[in-house]
Amino acid sequence: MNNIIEINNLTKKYGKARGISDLNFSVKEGDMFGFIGPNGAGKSTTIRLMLGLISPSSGSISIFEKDSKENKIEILQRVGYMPSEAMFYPKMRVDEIIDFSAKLHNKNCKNQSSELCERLKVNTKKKIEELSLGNRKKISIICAMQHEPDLYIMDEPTSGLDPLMQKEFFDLLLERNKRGATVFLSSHILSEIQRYCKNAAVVREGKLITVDSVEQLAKANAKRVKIYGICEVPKLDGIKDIFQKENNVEFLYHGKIAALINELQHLSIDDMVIEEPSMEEIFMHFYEN
Ligand SMILES: Nc1ncnc2c1ncn2[C@@H]1O[C@H](COP(=O)(O)OP(=O)(O)OP(=O)(O)O)[C@@H](O)[C@H]1O
Repeated sequence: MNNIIEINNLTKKYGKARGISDLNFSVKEGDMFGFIGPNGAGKSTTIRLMLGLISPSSGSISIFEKDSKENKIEILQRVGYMPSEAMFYPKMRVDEIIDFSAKLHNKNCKNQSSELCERLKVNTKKKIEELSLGNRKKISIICAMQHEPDLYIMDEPTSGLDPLMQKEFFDLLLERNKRGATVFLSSHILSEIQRYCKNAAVVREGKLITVDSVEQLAKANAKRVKIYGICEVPKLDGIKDIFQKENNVEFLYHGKIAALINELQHLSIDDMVIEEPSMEEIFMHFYEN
């Protein structure tokens, strides 16, 4: 598979302030790729650089195997971008915005836009200023999808959408991914990255922390352990996020299970459950430092 996105030694400084620093990663054709990081990590900066909205201080990006600076217009015709803020001209009607966006792609998108409006339950005759945040986000989705791009770049797409619409949004994205499109999804919501993405990169304070398959990232050798019959915590390294109750104790454990069992054999436990933690827990406790 070709690399649809390739980011090489990418650095962006805002004056003296840090944007991102020396990022390197790539996204393969047909991937659903998650881009994860806390506030201010550099996710939107990376996306704006990919789209040529801002210029890098150093480094390069290639999209569809073409330099993103030299082939910006050609690249943007094949990209569907959904920004994190759903901002439009407030006095325009929804159908006018959707037509305007289609014209920017020089494409007749009528069939696609009608289907999207129906599935996302959008009233096209309303003015933007009359819409809630969630309804404005739906317009962003339509503008990013109606021209059936080869690459979807979505920046915090589901914030503001209700659960039914989130599901509809991911159904749409998965359908297009199945037809061959590549998806780059920036999100704080780790459960949606875990559920829908194949691979992911983690950024923090402008730097790349790790890139791996979501399956591998979610493993991280950590387990959620619940022990019944005792309330003391085993004396072992790698134990975090402890909840103690009268007759049971629960924690995240990052280490060898044999070492845990060895430690527990001296205690009079009634029962024990060892399960996979959610990605949310792993990131909270193991990637934060
Ligand atoms: N226009 C700007 N001028 C100066 N600094 C900026 C500018 N835009 C972003 N930054 C800084 O660059 C860093 C990365 O910001 P960015 O918006 O890319 O993060 P993010 O991961 O998208 O965060 P969030 O999840 O909160 O949207 C932050 O330290 C931010 O303060």
